[in-house]
Amino acid sequence: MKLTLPRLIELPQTSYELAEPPKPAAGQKLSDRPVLSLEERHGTAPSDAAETRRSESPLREAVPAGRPLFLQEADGSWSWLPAALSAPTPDAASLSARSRAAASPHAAGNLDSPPDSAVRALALPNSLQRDASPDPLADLDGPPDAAVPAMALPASMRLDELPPLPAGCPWLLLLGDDGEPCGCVSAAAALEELRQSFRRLRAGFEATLETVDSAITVINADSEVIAWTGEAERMFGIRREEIMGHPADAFFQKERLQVLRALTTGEVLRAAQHQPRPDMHAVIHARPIELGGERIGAVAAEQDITSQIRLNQQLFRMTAKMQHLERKVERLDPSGADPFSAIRGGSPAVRASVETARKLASAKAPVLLLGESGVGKELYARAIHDAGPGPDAPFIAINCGAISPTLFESELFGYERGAFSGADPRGRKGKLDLAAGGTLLLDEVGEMPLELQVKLLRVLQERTFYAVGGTTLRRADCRILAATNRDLLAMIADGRFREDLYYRLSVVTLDIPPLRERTGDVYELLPAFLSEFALLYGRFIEACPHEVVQRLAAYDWPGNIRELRGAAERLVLLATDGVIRMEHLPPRLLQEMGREGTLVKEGAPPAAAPVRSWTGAPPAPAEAASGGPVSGGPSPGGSVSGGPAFGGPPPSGPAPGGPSLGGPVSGYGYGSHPLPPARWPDSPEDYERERIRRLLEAERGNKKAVARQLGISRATLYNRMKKLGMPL
Ligand SMILES: Nc1ncnc2c1ncn2[C@@H]1O[C@H](COP(=O)(O)OP(=O)(O)OP(=O)(O)O)[C@@H](O)[C@H]1O
Repeated sequence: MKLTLPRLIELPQTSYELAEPPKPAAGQKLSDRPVLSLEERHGTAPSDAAETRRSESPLREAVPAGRPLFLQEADGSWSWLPAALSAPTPDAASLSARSRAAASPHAAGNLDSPPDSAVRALALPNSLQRDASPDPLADLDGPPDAAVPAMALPASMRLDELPPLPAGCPWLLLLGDDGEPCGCVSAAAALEELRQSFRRLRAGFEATLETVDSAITVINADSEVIAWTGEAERMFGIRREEIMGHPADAFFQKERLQVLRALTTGEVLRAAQHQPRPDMHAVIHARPIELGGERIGAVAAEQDITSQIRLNQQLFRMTAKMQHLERKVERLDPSGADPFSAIRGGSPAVRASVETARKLASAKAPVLLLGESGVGKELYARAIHDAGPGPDAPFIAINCGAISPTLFESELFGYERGAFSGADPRGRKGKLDLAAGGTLLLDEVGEMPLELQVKLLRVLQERTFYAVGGTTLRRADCRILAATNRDLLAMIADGRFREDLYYRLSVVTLDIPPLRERTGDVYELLPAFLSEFALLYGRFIEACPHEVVQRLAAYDWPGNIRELRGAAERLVLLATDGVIRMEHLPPRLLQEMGREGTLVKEGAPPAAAPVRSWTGAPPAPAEAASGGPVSGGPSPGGSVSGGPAFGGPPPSGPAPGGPSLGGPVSGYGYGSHPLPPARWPDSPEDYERERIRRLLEAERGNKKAVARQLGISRATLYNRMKKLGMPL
């Protein structure tokens, strides 16, 4: 707010040019010096300049008593001659005595000898007396003895820019845009104006606080509450008169007071979610108040978002219901759904591979799916299967790398009763039998033992096989798809893979490109995965900042889409306040970023902002997720846990900036399975255990479905669960 200094008095009514004073002759006393020439510039001239020159006190006569008199030096500086005011009926003798006593040529009070160097004198009009300010000299301890440096300020100066006034100068000279004096104001009047401005400002401030629909708390440097709005009264049930002027921590738990944290650490918190009371959800912002580099207080603003959260919960339930129904409808009428819709990515490479896969769906020929780990080979295989045989046809996947060579044959071909010791006495069907009428996917086919490769070749050629220990020839009535991330031709050259099997399997090959060759797909895959996990964990993800998306798009993705999916899951789990932050990214991404700095890949949309380089260590999961919902209710000693920015997750880094990934990740309010941050694991094993546990819960114990979600085989899932000490 710009508050212009008031021009209480317009200048100049009378202005005088002071002639160069003649030097006193030798032996001449100061008081005997010839008087100065006074030349009128404005207003009425002294009646007779020559007479004035001869008069004993021309300046005093020319300048009516009681007016402030400003003198300007040759260097442009101003001083104020208080004696012009001080002695309406001056005692010439005493003035002279004082002036003689004063060493300065500016000896004040001596109107007989104005300063030698002054080039201009400005006298203020009598109307000055109407100024409500008191007599400017009244506050001085007796008449001053010297001209006082006067403050000359631009008339347009803001009141809050007012510099400290020189001691003993109760007047401020105001200068217009041209640098010429245009008025003056007494210090007392300026103070009054400041007081009024402050009152106006405070009225505006209080009205603003009440207009904003938030519970606002302001504390001073001593952590005393200096502002407490009506909404704060409503949210926390504490009346203004009870809390104002008291330390905030007398009412709330100190360690949960975000406003106090902002004061002590200078942290800025933006849009963090928390629960000030068990029945209430709020979004909180907090920041320190700084003045001249000093922290003088802090402010917190909280908004009650309980109704939005409730709506989100409803939306979440409806979405879950809708998805459930969609799946049911798809099962009843599979013709309606596109089996390839699960394969996301608009890059030409993905579109081309999907088109090829579509063409292959109707035939029964083997297909060899090639691509790095996690590119989606199994997803493609499933889509090819779904687009082929009927809805009830089985899809059986076997991970050739995860089964020990001794068990492999019985896994693939099954075994007859009593085939070997330790076997199920009733015998067991192999994967080829289980896949009858459907599809068998031989995942990681490059890992298949050589001796089994011969047997598989026979199956492919003759479509028949024997179960282990069996004598009856069985029909292999399934489509065989194979997938590998190995270079099979190199393996053939090394004698580790049979050439004849290779040519049998690769009647058609489908190359699936790695994610780093189609980074544009990250922009499509990421929101889809964030949505999926937000729904799974019942989290509301407000936004994914652009810099996070950019970092993800710039990463090399050795683990491809499986790794991206895992990163998205981590982001959802760590963004306890609904905001994804840079430090929520997996450490390897941050480390690589530290090494590489900014990196934007081909295929990524143009960046709105450069990726910030990161050198700090990422927080431990436990650290990043501490805080969270606040338990309400009074605490011992009458304080309440959960207050203005009271609690809520501590900010784990600077607020994200820049555009977000299309705003809220749709419809995932607090769902029925919120992950309490307190239970956030602090080791990778705990994390994996918790992840599997949650998926099992979501899939009602269906391990096949969980394995699919994790992108691993059921056998691998069992292995992992066993290693993690989980009940099987
Ligand atoms: N284009 C895609 N769109 C959506 N999800 C995908 C896509 N590609 C892969 N995924 C997901 O990534 C994960 C890994 O995919 P998948 O298991 O099919 O990869 P893979 O190539 O078979 O891996 P591996 O070689 O390790 O067996 C799965 O969760 C899968 O759903």
